[in-house]
Amino acid sequence: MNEKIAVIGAGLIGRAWAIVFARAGCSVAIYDAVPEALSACTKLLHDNISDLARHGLITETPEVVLARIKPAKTLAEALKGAALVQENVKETVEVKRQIFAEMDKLAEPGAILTSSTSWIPTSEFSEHLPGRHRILVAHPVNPPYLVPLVELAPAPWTSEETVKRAHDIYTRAGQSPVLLKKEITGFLLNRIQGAVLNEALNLYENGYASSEDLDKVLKDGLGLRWSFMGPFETIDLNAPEGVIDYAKRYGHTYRDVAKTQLPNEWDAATLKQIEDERRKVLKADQLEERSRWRDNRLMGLVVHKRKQAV
Ligand SMILES: NC(=O)C1=CN([C@@H]2O[C@H](COP(=O)(O)OP(=O)(O)OC[C@H]3O[C@@H](n4cnc5c(N)ncnc54)[C@H](O)[C@@H]3O)[C@@H](O)[C@H]2O)C=CC1
Ligand SMILES: O=C(O)[C@@H](O)C(=O)[C@H](O)[C@@H](O)CO
Repeated sequence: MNEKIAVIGAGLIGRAWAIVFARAGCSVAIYDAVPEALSACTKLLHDNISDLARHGLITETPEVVLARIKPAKTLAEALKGAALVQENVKETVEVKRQIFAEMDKLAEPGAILTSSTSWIPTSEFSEHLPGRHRILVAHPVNPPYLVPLVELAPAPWTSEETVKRAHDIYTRAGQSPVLLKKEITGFLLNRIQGAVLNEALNLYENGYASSEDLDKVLKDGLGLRWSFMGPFETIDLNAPEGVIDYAKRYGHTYRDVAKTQLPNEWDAATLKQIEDERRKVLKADQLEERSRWRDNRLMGLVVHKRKQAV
């Protein structure tokens, strides 16, 4: 790839996006409103890129990939010449509206402007902008240089050409784009992730299992299958004659159980209990080290999946 990409916001996800695009050959300009965030970037980027190299997940040296990522002193400098702008700033609609208004004024006329937002529909921050046709959500999963899914969630006024070009750029950058056909808060992944979290909190709060065992249900159960199959392929293979057979056998039970699966309030006391249990197994100052452990485990999984795909 030879496009220039602008990454706005050099936090956890912005840095990860910079790796995705630099690894694909793009020149990347990264900007952050907080200079310290930008200066902290290089070391963090080098660590992540070196881990990828150690697992054979980049074909060039870390130095070559890192050299493509250049800090920008101003937003305008980052946006100059960029074909696509990936926004990764604070998750509030007010900040998204403000940054997209600024970027729409400063970005190249033909540039696509995308947001990494986890929940906020495009129409909530693009409606009144002159360039609203070129704006859409491109929601990643953390870390996008390992988990390739990116959810493209256009507003009704995002042009088809923008969506097509965005889909092409993310695909060529090694990502796996999915397209939302209409807007919904939280898109696909976080709504599904939320449903799982909601039920896990309910079961924990009502004393059915420990937080450790509920984690095991995913990591030693559903998560194993879901690492290479989605929910519909899973049920298609869980009954001798496929999906309809599965539905005949278990659909009525899922419907009855669903009536007992109530929204969880994310009660502070419950969350404090879970946090305390987590701190017993992982000290707060070990979160960053454990995140690198997670990424290294993910790298091993990605390498394995690539070998399986061959
Ligand atoms: N953390 C995660 O796992 C994921 C986060 N996201 C989304 O990505 C976005 C960023 O999240 P994180 O990277 O986790 O946050 P973060 O807090 O690590 O980074 C945000 C960065 O944006 C900078 N910033 C804030 N306002 C700015 C402005 N006006 N101009 C330039 N820089 C500005 C901050 O200084 C900070 O460095 C959010 O919308 C979040 O919902 C999406 C997927 C996963
Ligand atoms: O889980 C992820 O990586 C993404 O779905 C995210 O958007 C955030 O981490 C999300 O869970 C927080 O809302």
